Amino acid sequence: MLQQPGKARSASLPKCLTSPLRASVSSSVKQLTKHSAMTSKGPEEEHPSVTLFRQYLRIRTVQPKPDYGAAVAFLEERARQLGLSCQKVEVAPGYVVTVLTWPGTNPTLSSILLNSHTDVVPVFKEYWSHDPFEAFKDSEGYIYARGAQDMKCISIQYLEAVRRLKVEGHQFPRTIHMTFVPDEEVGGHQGMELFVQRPEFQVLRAGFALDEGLANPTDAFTVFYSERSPWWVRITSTGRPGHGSRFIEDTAAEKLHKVVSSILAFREKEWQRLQSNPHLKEGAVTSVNLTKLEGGVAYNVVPATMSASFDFRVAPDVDLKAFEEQLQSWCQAAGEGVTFEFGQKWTQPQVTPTDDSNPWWAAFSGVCKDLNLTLEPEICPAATDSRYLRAVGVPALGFSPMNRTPVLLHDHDERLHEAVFLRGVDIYTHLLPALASVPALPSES
Ligand code: MET
Ligand SMILES: [Zn+2]
Ligand SMILES: [Zn+2]
Repeated sequence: MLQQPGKARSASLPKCLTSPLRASVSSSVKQLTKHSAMTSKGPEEEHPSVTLFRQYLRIRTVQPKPDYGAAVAFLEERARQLGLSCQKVEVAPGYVVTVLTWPGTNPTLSSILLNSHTDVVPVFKEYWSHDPFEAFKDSEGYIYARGAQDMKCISIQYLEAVRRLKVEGHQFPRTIHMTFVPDEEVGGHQGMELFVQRPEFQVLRAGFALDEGLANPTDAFTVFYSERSPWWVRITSTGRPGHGSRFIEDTAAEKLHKVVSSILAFREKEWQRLQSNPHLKEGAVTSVNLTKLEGGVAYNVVPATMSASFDFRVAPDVDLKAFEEQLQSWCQAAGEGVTFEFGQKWTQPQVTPTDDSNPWWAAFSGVCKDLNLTLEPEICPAATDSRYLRAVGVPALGFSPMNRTPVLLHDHDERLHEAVFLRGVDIYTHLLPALASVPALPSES
């Protein structure tokens, strides 16, 4: 039995949604009702884009052993359905970058690159209200799944926006490439980092890229124009071993404690700087967390070696040479035999201009203005594959069109409301025509 158009659906919308959003969902419900009546297929009432999103969420591309094969097969099928070419670039054994291409009418112009990563971070299943790989949708319309925000939503939103624009018969001057990359969640070393160095990437002639951002709990949308540099630092301290009952001097633990204290004091200073200045956003200061402590063999044996690992996220305006010297001096001040090594060290932070001197920004922000979306341009506190794109000269913006949504990426019960997801498809449906129609840049004429 079909329900009356819009009735049950709008009753289940979250109260926080604005009326335009309610109106847009209610209109998609009307289309849906028509669709269901015509085909009698699929879960009744669900928008087909939501169904596709939930299918993609069920693919277990979870670190540390993602099922990339299933994701690539899913994307190849999307390419077939959309009539797009699909190129698979194996950047390392088993690590495939999938590129779906919608050619533009003017091949002399650079292209638009819509990037998303296919992997997701692990879960603590016992803390979830629903199986994180079932893509359960509750009665209010919230879809629970790992990747619901980070960032399988974006992959499907790109695909669905392109589908809608193609169905409507549009063509744009610039080519649109959708890249689906592996390995982002563990640093992108077997993904985007290698891909940008490949001839297949050069051939794409990317002029501008969109990549992931973060949800925003307010009415506004966050957009990232730069990001902090991840520096993963492991400090190793060596010292005198011996019996656990004795007052041994110069132990590994004592020296490690000193370094840990120096670094946590620095953390406190940055935290206070952020707290005391309302104009500073999180991405503008340097953060650090102690994420691992290793060492020791027994209660009564003083170990000769201990180590502490830190996840630093260095603000883009920091002098990186001076910062490394600071690390060095904290280690030296702790005593002999304290060294550090990097697990990750990004040294090429770049900023994508957010003024009208940048025609990409003008097109992007112009559409948001037309749609009445409030943008909050910020520096991304975390790292994304945008850093590899910006470093090879491709201006990039980090944008996940999720407002009125708590930031739940990497968290338990990661979820997204279907209405917010569908609104995101709408937003890309407006953004893509503008970006793919940016007139020839001075460098392109
Ligand atoms: C630093 S590697 C990137 C992994 C993840 N995106 C993060 O920011 O932690
Ligand atoms: Zn991500
Ligand atoms: Zn992530």
